[in-house]
Amino acid sequence: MEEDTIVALSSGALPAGIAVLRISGPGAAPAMAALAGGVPEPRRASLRTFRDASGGTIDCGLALFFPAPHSVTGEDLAEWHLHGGRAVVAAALGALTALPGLRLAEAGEFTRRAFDNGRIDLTEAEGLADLLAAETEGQRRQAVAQAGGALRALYEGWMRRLVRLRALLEAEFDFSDEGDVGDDVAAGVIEGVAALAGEMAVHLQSARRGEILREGFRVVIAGPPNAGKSSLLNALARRDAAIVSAVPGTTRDVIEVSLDLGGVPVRLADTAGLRATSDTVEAIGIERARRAMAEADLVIALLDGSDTSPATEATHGETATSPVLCVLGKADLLLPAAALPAHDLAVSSATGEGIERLVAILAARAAETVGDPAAVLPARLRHREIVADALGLLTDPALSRLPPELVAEALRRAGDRLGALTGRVGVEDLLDVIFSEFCIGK
Ligand SMILES: Nc1nc2c(ncn2[C@@H]2O[C@H](COP(=O)(O)OP(=O)(O)OP(=O)(O)O)[C@@H](O)[C@H]2O)c(=O)[nH]1
Ligand SMILES: [K+]
Ligand SMILES: [Mg+2]
Repeated sequence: MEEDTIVALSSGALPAGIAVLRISGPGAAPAMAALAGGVPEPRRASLRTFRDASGGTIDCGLALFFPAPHSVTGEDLAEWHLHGGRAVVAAALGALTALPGLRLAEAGEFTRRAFDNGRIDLTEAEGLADLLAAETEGQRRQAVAQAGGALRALYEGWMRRLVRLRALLEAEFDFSDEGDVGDDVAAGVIEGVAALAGEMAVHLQSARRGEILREGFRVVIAGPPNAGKSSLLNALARRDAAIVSAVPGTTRDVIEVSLDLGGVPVRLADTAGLRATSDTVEAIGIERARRAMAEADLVIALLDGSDTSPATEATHGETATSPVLCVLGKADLLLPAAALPAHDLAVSSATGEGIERLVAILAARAAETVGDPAAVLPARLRHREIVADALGLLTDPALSRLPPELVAEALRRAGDRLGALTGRVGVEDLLDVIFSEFCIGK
């Protein structure tokens, strides 16, 4: 346990109806005794007058006390619920930090202590950080599952299986005189390793879903100049995010807006019109457009419904790699049906026709790609890299030909690698990075 007792405002910006101060560490109970007239009964709210060292009243409010180890930090933890005025909070923090051993907390320090004291593991801490940052319903559901230990349970289950497989091997070579392990045991272990590796591979395959939930489903609007791409972005974003003009080649940079479509974050990008050009800057823009299209989860290939000449239609077939939705724009000026190329739907940014339908299609595609937001997905790059490392050790083709001692050693190394996921092994250098994601008071 830490020596210092930390203090912080854990609730939001002031002024507010109520401000919640938290005090964690060995000095929490003495601070209550000194400033709140005594330590309340554990886990019961108690109405108190909070006073400074000279006996002056700071405020009246509720006090709670959670004795170690059954608190969120694993230490003695006190909460003060005060009136949420700036001067009230400043006076309370001043009186608390004037006590010996008490100081203001750093960002994420309460959560760091919960981790240090074994109340949560690293994936749960990451889930908490995601929960605080969650902006869409899908993000919230993913984060609350992870904060509740969904990833921890999965990864710890894998580690237990590795330990069991190793124990099987080790028992064999400990008890056999000649040192040659029974073939049945070795085969059983290799089978067990293959089954585990299969599950890890499936988990990794779902990585893109977790990434989409965190970072957004990427939709790119592409098409010939003047098709109405920027107008469509503005219509979908319901604001003037991109410049619209009658001049072909207006958009150069990739312009991105964030949308929340049915709880899934969507990053919608407008790009430069695709055409052959001798303009250097426009050519750079077109290069960026092509890159954005290649990285997209979905490309909206937009054609001008009032002018679908073969020259413009040629750009329609450009997106070989990403899924494509073919959309005709300027539906208010639509050519006769006979002259129209194949398309999924027609929209008009000018009249709003078809826009709602397009939003519904985008939301459905995003939701379909993400699947169940509460599913156990590798949320971060860190998870994916570690699982991939461990998987590499377990799928080494040489494994089945190695002597059992070396197989056991490979299993041990894979288990150690997985230990970094929950924070058991070799993550010291990472902790500062992860806990600095939190705000002060969390
Ligand atoms: N009638 C009508 N005009 C539209 C519609 N959408 C765009 N326009 C017009 O078409 C012209 C080009 O629109 P933009 O949104 O700038 O087209 P763009 O595809 O972004 O063009 P570049 O960035 O130059 O490639 C502008 O004059 C718009 O006002 C629409 O739905 N109906
Ligand atoms: K334009
Ligand atoms: Mg544009």
